Amino acid sequence: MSSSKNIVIIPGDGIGTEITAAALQVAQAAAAQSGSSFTYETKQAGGAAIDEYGIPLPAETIEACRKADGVLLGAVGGPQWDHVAPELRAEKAILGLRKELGLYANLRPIKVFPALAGQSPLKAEIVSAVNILIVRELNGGIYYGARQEASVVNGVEQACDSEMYSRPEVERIVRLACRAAIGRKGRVTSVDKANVLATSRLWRKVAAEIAQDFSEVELSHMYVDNCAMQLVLNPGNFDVIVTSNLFGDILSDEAAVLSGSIGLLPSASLGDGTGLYEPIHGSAPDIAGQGLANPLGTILSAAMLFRYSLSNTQAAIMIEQAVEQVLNDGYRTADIFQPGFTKVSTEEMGRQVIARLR
Ligand SMILES: NC(=O)C1=CN([C@@H]2O[C@H](COP(=O)(O)OP(=O)(O)OC[C@H]3O[C@@H](n4cnc5c(N)ncnc54)[C@H](O)[C@@H]3O)[C@@H](O)[C@H]2O)C=CC1
Ligand SMILES: CC(C)CC(=O)C(=O)O
Ligand SMILES: [Mg+2]
Repeated sequence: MSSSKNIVIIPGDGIGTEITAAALQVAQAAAAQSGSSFTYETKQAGGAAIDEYGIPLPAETIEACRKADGVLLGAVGGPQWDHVAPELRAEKAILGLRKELGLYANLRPIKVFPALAGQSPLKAEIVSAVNILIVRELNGGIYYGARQEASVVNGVEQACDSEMYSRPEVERIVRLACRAAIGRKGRVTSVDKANVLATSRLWRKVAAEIAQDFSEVELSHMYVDNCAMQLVLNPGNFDVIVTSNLFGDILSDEAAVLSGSIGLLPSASLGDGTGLYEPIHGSAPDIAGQGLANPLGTILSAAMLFRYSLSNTQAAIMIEQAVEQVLNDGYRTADIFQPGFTKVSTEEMGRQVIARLR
């Protein structure tokens, strides 16, 4: 990474401030140790932006993200902003940024750290085989479809959300998933609900067509309800999962259980411009401000930022190895703590990772 790289940090709400602070320090240390540096600016989005600007996604945040080499985001949202109008909700910030930056692919790698395999609710031999990449479509589907807020029609209160997918949207995400499978096990599971949904039937047809361009990739199709079960029954059977915005959101939170905590999982959102990196979880208002949050998912998101947006694979590997070492050495935040291990705060976990960067 050259010294001219600039990133935007968006702490967001709840635990966002704590986890991005820890991840930023790790990123700065990893950059320095790999002989580089970066500049950064902090911008607001979500509830924090509602408080300061009256809107969840200020234009200056979007502009700064567009110009940056990468964005590291904590999480947005929380009960203190639940009273605002639906179009002003804090969550609109993340949906808006994904759209504004054209981030159509959300990569969510699910792995199990050897040090935590024994702690999983599933048998260690089952979770040890887990190495899944969830490729979630991020710019379409029901999160962006036409919406009718609740209103009374013919005396009955009703609301409506709609899902739409176009051929090009499915083509680009399936193509990306197939490319990602090359160099892995070469297997792509396309997850849909084609027995019911028209969008899924289009998805399945297009996925089958695109996969024909990839002779080294084996494509299979699975209904989302079965996938939810297979993820806990035979998670080692999956390699790459490609699916819609909604299904990918839900399945990745479920898959987080395999790794031991949702606080461990990173993500990269990629498109044609600036990449955005964030843990897969939300703002966890229930534990905010207490030093209880696990920062490792955000720290590993910073590793993905180095790899995909800052061309610094050395720093990425350094961070990933340090995280593994910290867990091997027995350090645990509250969410993954068990008797016999060393309990640490969010901040201390970050320091322990920095101490192992080499
Ligand atoms: N990308 C984003 O900005 C996202 C924002 N949200 C928003 O976050 C808020 C809270 O949503 P929830 O449904 O509670 O989901 P959540 O992911 O924030 O929390 C779910 C559970 O996981 C725990 N958890 C989450 N991250 C953790 C971490 N790093 N360390 C330890 N424990 C952790 C929480 O304490 C909670 O018990 C809502 O406003 C929601 O809309 C939710 C998901 C994504
Ligand atoms: C807050 C939502 C808009 C998104 C979400 O839950 C996610 O991206 O994981
Ligand atoms: Mg989610």
